[in-house]
This record gives sequence, C-alpha cells and structure tokens, in this order.
Amino acid sequence: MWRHRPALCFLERGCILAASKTVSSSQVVMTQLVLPSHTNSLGSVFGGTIMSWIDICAAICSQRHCNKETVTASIDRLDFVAPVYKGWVVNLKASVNYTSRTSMEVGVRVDAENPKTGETFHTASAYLTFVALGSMGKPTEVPGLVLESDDDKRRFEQAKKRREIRLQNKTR
Ligand SMILES: CCCCCCCCCCCCCCCC(=O)SCCNC(=O)CCNC(=O)[C@H](O)C(C)(C)COP(=O)(O)OP(=O)(O)OC[C@H]1O[C@@H](n2cnc3c(N)ncnc32)[C@H](O)[C@@H]1OP(=O)(O)O
Repeated sequence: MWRHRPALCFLERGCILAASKTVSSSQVVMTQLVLPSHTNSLGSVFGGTIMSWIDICAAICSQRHCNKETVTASIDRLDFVAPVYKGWVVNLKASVNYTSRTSMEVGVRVDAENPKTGETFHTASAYLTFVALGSMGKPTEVPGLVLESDDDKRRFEQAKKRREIRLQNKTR
C-alpha cells in the first residue's frame, strides 16, 4: 500500500517517535442526553457530571492516539460558561493538541444544544494531560503528531506553552 509522507511531524527535543499520527485520526465526538439523575436542585447539570464526561471523552481520544492504556495525569482549569438543563443534549469534542515523550495534551470543547429551539452554545472547555502506560504499568512513549491544518499547528504551539507552565506549577 502506498503511503504519502506526513506533511509535518513536530517532535520534542529531537526524539524520533515511531509512526506519528494525524490529529483527526484520534478525534472523538461524544453526545450525552441530560437525564434527571444528572441534574441538581436548580435543574441544571452537576459540574462533576460534565467533568466526568470530559474525562471519558478525552481518555478515549488519548487511547485512540497511542493504542495503549492511558491515565489522567492532570486537568487544567475548567470554567463552566453557561448552565445546561434537563432534556438538553451535550456534545463533547476531544482532540490531541500536543504530544511529548510519554504524555499527551487533549483539549475538549463542550457545547450544549436546546432540542426545542435547536440553539447550540459553548458551555465548557478543558485541557487534560494523559500518560500512556506500557505493559509494566510504567509511562511509555507515544506517537508524535502530524499537524495538517493551521488549527492543528496553532493548538500545538499553545499547548506547548501550557505544558511548560503546568510542569512549573506541578505540586510534586
Ligand atoms: C488500548 C486501547 C483501548 C481503547 C478503549 C477505550 C476505552 C476508554 C475507556 C475510558 C477509560 C477511562 C480512563 C480514565 C482515566 C482515568 O481516570 S485514570 C485514573 C486517574 N489517574 C491516575 O490514577 C493517575 C495516577 N498517577 C500516576 O499513575 C502517575 O503519577 C503518572 C501520571 C503515570 C506519572 O507517573 P510518573 O512516575 O510521575 O512519571 P514521570 O516519568 O515522572 O512522567 C511521565 C510523564 O507524565 C507527565 N506528568 C507527570 N505528572 C504530570 C502532571 N501532574 N501534569 C502533567 N503531566 C504530568 C510528565 O511530564 C511526563 O511526560 P513526558 O515528558 O514523558 O511526555
């Protein structure tokens, strides 16, 4: 089978990582219906429920990128921009923004949809770091990223800066 060479491979510290993959090859789109059990006494979704959906959506994305088990190492600041109510639909989209040796930053955008009006709006966004685990349960190398679009390149550069800040602020 003929394969064209990746347009661009961004690798950190000159490390050659095997079989770089495109951002689009691991993107995840996940849809949830807000049930009564997801809501608080105000009728809006618990923040923790949305956090759980974000974690699962991002975990699937990270595992799809590296075809290994991954664990959540950290979740950056998460702002809830607008409430989401019972009966509404929540759409989550996850993409790998950045990879380094054993870790990946995954960005998740959460949009809510009011099924009665068809109106959709941004409700939350988050950046999560996942670490791939090898057979001994230790961190193991992940494939690099092939950056195809201008958005891929912009997100990669922004994620690189966030990683530096994140590691400076790490508690241990
Ligand atoms: C096979 C396909 C199946 C597909 C099927 C799909 C099904 C999909 C099901 C969903 C499945 C749900 C999965 C949910 C995911 C959890 O809920 S996991 C549970 C919550 N998380 C945990 O329990 C993690 C606990 N922490 C740990 O195990 C360790 O601290 C870690 C994260 C593995 C790191 O270990 P460590 O010894 O500190 O490793 P170290 O070598 O120092 O660092 C390794 C990398 O981690 C980075 N790192 C370490 N700490 C941090 C931090 N705080 N912040 C950022 N980066 C960090 C380092 O920078 C380094 O990155 P690189 O420079 O190598 O890229």
